[in-house]
Amino acid sequence: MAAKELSDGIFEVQKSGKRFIGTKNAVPGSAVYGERLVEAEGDEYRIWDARRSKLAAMVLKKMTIPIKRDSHVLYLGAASGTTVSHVSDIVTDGLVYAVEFSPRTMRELIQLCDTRPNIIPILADANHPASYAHIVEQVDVVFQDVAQPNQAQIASVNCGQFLKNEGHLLLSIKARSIDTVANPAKVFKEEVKKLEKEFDTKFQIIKKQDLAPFHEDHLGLIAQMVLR
Ligand SMILES: C[S@@+](CC[C@H](N)C(=O)[O-])C[C@H]1O[C@@H](n2cnc3c(N)ncnc32)[C@H](O)[C@@H]1O
Repeated sequence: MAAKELSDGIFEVQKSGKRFIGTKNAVPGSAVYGERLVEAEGDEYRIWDARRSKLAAMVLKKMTIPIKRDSHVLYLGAASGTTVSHVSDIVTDGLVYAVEFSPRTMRELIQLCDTRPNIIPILADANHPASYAHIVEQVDVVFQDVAQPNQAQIASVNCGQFLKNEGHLLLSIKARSIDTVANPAKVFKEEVKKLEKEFDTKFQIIKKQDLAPFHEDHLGLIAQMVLR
């Protein structure tokens, strides 16, 4: 079995002639959400399911993920930590600030933090970044997966407050949360236009990719902050 590093901490693992993506398990022997653990060249990898993670879908859609080993990441819409746990594997010398507003899912996320000290759980509404400004420092990457009607605005205010100059935004845009009936392509175009022009925080779009078939009516977007 072989593992090839695609970008910092993200691996292509081959097993029984099949290829998977995965991250090196920071807590060997322990799965987080029932994912498969596989050994390759003396290390243990957690198989990363693109149907359960927009970030994994972005990797499989050949989007270059700008998260480095020492990145500080602000993750908005952490849920119980499925994807956060993989980001935690990647940022071995960094941190993940994981924001989630549902108390029920936050309880599961807090359990995950018992074994993964590089995750800082924050129970808060991502619409109000000032409410967690005393915890979060300037970050290299903002990742957002919140399924709200004002997704672009939430990304903009959080990047304006926490993202370093020239830092990266990784955004999953869910068309149906913005408009249930409009053509998703039209919704994506309008959201991207907002990010480029409408808010105080301005972005240069680096790559965008429809995340189907892993996630229908979702756009994955990578942008760099150029001005605030
Ligand atoms: C699609 S799920 C996220 C899945 C997660 N990113 C993963 O891959 O494991 C969206 C999450 O965002 C949370 N959420 C939605 N709006 C939010 C807000 N305004 N502030 C914080 N969390 C929010 C929801 O409670 C939900 O857990």
